[in-house]
Amino acid sequence: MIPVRAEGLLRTFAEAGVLMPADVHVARRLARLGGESDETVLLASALAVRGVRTGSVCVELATIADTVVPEDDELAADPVPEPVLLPWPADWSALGRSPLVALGTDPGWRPLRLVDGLLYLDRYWQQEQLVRRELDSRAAQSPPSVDLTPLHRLFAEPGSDRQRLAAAVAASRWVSVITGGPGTGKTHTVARLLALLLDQPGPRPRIALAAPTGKAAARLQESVRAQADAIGLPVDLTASTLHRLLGWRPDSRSRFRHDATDRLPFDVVVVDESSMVPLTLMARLLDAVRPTARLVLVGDPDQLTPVEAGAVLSDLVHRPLPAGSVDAGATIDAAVGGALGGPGTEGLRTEQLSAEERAQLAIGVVRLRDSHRFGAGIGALAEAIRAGDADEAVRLLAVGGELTRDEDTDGLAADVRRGGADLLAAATAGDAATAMELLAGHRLLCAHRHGPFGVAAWNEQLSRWTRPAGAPASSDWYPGQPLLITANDYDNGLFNGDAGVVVVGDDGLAAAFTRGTSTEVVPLSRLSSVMTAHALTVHRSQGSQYRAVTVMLPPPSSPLLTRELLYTAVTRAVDRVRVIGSEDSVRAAVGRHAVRASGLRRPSG
Ligand SMILES: Nc1ncnc2c1ncn2[C@@H]1O[C@H](COP(=O)(O)OP(=O)(O)OP(=O)(O)O)[C@@H](O)[C@H]1O
Repeated sequence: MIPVRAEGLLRTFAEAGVLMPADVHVARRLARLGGESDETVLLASALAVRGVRTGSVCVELATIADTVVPEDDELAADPVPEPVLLPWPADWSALGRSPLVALGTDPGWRPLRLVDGLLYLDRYWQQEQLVRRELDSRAAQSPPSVDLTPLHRLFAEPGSDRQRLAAAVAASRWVSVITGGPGTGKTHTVARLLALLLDQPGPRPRIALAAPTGKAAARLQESVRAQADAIGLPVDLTASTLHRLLGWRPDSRSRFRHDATDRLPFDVVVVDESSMVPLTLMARLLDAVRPTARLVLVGDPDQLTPVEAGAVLSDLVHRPLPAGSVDAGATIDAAVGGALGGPGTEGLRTEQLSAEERAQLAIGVVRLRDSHRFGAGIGALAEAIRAGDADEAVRLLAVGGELTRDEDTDGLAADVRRGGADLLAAATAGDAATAMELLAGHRLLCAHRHGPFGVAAWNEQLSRWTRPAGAPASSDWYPGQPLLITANDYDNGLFNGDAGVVVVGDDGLAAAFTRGTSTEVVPLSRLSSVMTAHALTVHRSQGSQYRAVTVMLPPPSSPLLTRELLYTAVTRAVDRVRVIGSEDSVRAAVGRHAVRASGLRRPSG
């Protein structure tokens, strides 16, 4: 139990593992500054701080007693009371009288704000308002119309209807969202959208490609360039991180060079891996993109949400149609007609879109469905998890072959030993390219960092299974050891999240990495932020693909076990998925959504 310097409700909730010392500290500080002593207000303040810390933009007071889960990364042995049994206040009306709390859209500044039962730290409410305002105003107008005829040439392959539709929608709106699981052709579609826009008469649009991480930006650039020649795109398009695009200045008070007073000089801004963009960064982006630039958000909203507060992509996909939007029906018909109605086009018609798809189209969202990357089994499992169908997920995992579920780790051990021996052979021979290829063969993914189901323990176990007998115990390194870069390293051209492997180089042990399509070897002494990576957290694995994935599930009671976690883990695999855990754990994961409170899913007031 963590000792806290607090009394009353704050103490009770801290002892139950619901509040951390930092939440209590901030709440007490706010109360002191504002001259507030009401216990209910103090508890609500601490819960608002906790909300942001755990990824929510606000807390919904009416439901918080049922939705709060204690944070328990280590699955602590001490039993704590169920949060729902805690002495939750039945009446939060003291907030309405508190000097700490602004009410509704009241323009005065107070540290907290209560709007329709949602309690915010005011800063996050302001950011949410900015996002809402910018999205609504962009939905109220359309860009000048675009000739969509080239789409038939650009998306000629059978089965490209939804991709063609997504490109048509993105060309016809100031803001659009292209979603879909891994390998559904999101980047393929973006590249063709750019080709379409560049094909139009008039001045050439200025294009920016960006992503939240350096690794994702490098991947986007590489993928767009690989297709450039075939579809007539310039071959020198570059992608950057969102921070770099917005002109991040660590030394400046306003932090970003570009904002509403100095907008980005682009006509099209594409943001890949948008599911990883938190509210604060999305607000900065919308502030800086010109109102007459097309903003295309690309990502998979079913994946784990950002570590920071705000699952904006997921909120945008589930937003109601803003009042004052351009006529939705007409937009759909124009986009569908333009995308699909060309001569000789077969397949999709407006009426073949589901009600959900039509509702999403009205707000500029198109979801691509068919994966070009992984097998049908993994696709079906991902869809069952996404749809919350636990029976189907359990059934598919019992089929064997591409998908398996084990209760023990014997299969994992056998695979890891076999894969480790191959990797060791390639690494010892100094064959960096083969070692990198073998490295992508399998990865163990865990929900937890610590404890019996966590990355730390399993990294040690897998090291024991694979460390060569002759490797000196005094050295941390051995050939075939998988590595992960944990901070951007511009000197070596490596990004946080890049995977590598220890190989025998000309001057002793070195680390191999893939850069673009080639393999490079860097002396181990030149690497500063690096860790062993037999096992990764599912969070860390986002954006990566492996031929086979083993997912280590914790017991059903783990608060980290959610649908988003299992979906993200399963969709990292191309050929094979093994889940280690009980049927109950699978059911618990599929049945539990990661709750991220936000006001963006509510209609604009
Ligand atoms: N309509 C299509 N016809 C043929 N091949 C396609 C089509 N769409 C995509 N592909 C191919 O499928 C693979 C995956 O496409 P792409 O990389 O665009 O998917 P993605 O959704 O961006 O994936 P990720 O989420 O991993 O970034 C690529 O090799 C791409 O060339």
